[in-house]
Amino acid sequence: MPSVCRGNNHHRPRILFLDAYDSFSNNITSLLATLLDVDVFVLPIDSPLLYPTSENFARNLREELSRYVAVVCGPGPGSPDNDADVGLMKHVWQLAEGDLVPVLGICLGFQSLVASCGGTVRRLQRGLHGMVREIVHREDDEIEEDSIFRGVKRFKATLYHSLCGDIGQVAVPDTEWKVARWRPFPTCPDLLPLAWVEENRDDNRVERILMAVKHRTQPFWGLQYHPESVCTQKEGDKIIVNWFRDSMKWNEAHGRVQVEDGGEILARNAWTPSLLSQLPLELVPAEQAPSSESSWWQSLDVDTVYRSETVPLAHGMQVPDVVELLAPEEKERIVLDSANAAATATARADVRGRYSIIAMGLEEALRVEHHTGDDYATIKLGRVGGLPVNLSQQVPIANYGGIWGLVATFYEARQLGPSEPEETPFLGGFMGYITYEQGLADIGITLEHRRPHRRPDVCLVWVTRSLVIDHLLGVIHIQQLRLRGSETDSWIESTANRLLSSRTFQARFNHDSPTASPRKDAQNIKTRRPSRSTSIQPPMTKGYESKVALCQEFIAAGDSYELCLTDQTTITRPISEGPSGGEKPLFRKRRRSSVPPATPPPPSSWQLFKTLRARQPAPFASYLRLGGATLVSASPERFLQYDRDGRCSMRPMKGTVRKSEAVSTLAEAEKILHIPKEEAENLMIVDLVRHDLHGICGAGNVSVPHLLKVEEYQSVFQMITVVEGQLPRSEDSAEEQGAYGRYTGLDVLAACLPPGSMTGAPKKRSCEILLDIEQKQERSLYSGVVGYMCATGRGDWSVTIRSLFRWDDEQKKSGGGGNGEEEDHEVWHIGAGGAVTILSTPEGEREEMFTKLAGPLRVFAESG
Ligand SMILES: C=C(O[C@@H]1C=C(C(=O)O)C=C[C@H]1O)C(=O)O
Ligand SMILES: NC(=O)CC[C@H](N)C(=O)O
Repeated sequence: MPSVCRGNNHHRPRILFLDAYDSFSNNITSLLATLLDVDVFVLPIDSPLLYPTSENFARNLREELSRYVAVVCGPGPGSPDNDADVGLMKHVWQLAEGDLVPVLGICLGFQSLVASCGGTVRRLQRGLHGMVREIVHREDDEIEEDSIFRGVKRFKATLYHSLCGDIGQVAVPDTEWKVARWRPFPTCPDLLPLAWVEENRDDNRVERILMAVKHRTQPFWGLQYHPESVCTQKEGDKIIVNWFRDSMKWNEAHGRVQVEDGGEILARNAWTPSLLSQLPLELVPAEQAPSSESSWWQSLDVDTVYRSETVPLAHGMQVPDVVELLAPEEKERIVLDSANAAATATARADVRGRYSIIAMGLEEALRVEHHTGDDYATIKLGRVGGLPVNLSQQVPIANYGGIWGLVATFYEARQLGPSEPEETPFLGGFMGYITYEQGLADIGITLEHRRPHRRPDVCLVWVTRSLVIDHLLGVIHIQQLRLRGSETDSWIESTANRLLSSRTFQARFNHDSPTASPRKDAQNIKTRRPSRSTSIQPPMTKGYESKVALCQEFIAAGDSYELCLTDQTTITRPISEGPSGGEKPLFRKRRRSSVPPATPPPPSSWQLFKTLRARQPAPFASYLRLGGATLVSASPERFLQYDRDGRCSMRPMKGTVRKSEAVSTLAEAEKILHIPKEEAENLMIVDLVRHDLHGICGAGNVSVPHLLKVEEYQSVFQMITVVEGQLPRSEDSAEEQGAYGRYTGLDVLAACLPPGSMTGAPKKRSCEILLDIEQKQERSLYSGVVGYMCATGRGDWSVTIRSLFRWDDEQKKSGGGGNGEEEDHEVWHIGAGGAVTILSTPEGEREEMFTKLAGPLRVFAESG
């Protein structure tokens, strides 16, 4: 291990990381912290605390830098030719002789160094993103003793770049290349080249790509490849260790010490503090809040106990049967459905859902809603004891550090102790949805346009009555969180009785009737033509292809490495159910009206759901009617799962192939998906997800147990990777964070939205680009997440894809059912898309988008 900073034994060495808003930054800070045993601090390249045009900038920069042993300039979108893309980095290379500090530039940081030393930065013949290449460095006896590549064997590393450093390498004739490549080039005499990748191009020529340099007189080094990628071989770690040793030697030789005068450090700690630690202390927990702070909701559902009864699940009884039996006319519903749990569903899908969760009594449940852009959230309660109360309170979120601080506080006051049973993943707690637009706000993108609606972007209900179906054991847990010491009611018993005495149950439990399975249901689906007044507007083929090409231009310019482009199909059809649900009463009312409708109402959303789950049984299917939204989802993708001990697991999916005669087996799909283009697409998101997790879990606490695995689903094969992280335990964080520094799954949820598999990398710049290319159309529920967080700390969230949704407040007038009158129509949306990389073809992407669209779209024709 390198020695600690000279001159002061009390403090560990600090490294300053200049962050250019990359989606891999936290992987680098983790690598530095674990390899070098240093503390890493992060300053954004455009930090308002250190702004180049501000007074005393030079002095402030000098002072800030004096507090570190070294600086790392990170990767990022854009180009060093654009000052805004590199911000502070540029000033580090220009420091006066006496102020110099050792610096390592990585990717964009490396390119910035090359540009500052007389080299140019230009486009590669074709960008290399998520491509793993052998890094060729000097291995002969001539290697300088102080080269950071000393003692390093050949290794492979991941590349993420569209641009490259040009120091004049193109002009060197092939005959001289072998020797010339290790010497400074006349056009850029200050830089010593240390490593190269020679890339074979389509024209049979080799492109010489500069991979590492050292400044000949100043303590500056640079790497073009990504040392932190999960696919960069460990051998490469030696380079980072060598760099740090050389930096410390340089500091020593130049009498440079890390200043420890107690002055303020402008950069922040590399790891995000917990949501709870950022709250004013009087806000947590509820019972300690001064009475002036408390309002009606703060004491509700606090201090509850868990009660449950378990009954057998009738043979062949499906999730929709249970809902129809127990909650036939509820206005709102939340059903998280492991639709592929049946053994007859896709046999080899690795994520075979085990549990389905149904929220009960939503009308009486407390909820938190937030419309992105508002400075408050609304806490609501509709009914108590069967009577309407319609309580609603706007709570300013600034007091809580934002919406997630409020949600975390709400949660903290209602969590259940560790002694509660573990046999179900959910005893009660939050269930609901979060939109893509909330995710954008979470990464600092504010929607500039005025939003034409007031819909909730965060809609979380505190569910105290629920059913959990365990498909493996064939049982239903009927569960309730009750106030401690309150009189018991008979809800559990009456629910159990209704289940046990239902005719379906009696028949099916005795095996009298044939068993139903999603496959069988699927065979029974009748196709009927959607009514004439249903109109479908899919994306324009050519328009989509040109958007793919536009994405590729941004990628070629270095602004993104991968963009998950999407588009929406709208389906307008006569209203199928009332604004607050309840299709049956609506149907009756219509029949009684004086003008009989020419056609019966189209299939209800519930019917659409039943058709979709039968057609496409997915591990994360869901049906929600909540907060004015109706969502019907057949999502195969887990976003984030966490357990009570803070173990988090994410499952980014990238790489999709449609099942067909030509590709019907896993082996055939593997052949198609294990190619550089598809693997790179997945790898980029894997490194992004590692970054998101590292930000909360901290250095060294993220791993990748399964990389690039192909899985089979009903109509597609998907490539997935599993990324795991461990939240800091309370004991570890208590010292720094104070008594309420507890991390929960909410910390990870808030830090990882929107799902990286739906954005591309780097996340922030990619989302900004996509907002423009998708013409500011809100993705809304699509690309958001749906799931739960149990009061014991467990949670599971899926990415909302392969789904359809509509909002009650969106209606269109349209030609009616034949009597010439205008009729109100409801508007459904289906989002679909895929990741665009430099290797995509517009036709291929268009086809992938239509493949993903086809499943959800078909239900409009098939729900009889
Ligand atoms: C964009 C969608 O899916 C996303 C994109 C995928 C891909 O590019 O292969 C795979 C799964 C999802 O993360 C969609 O279903 O609409
Ligand atoms: N990963 C990076 O830092 C990329 C740098 C630059 N934007 C490029 O694409 O070449």
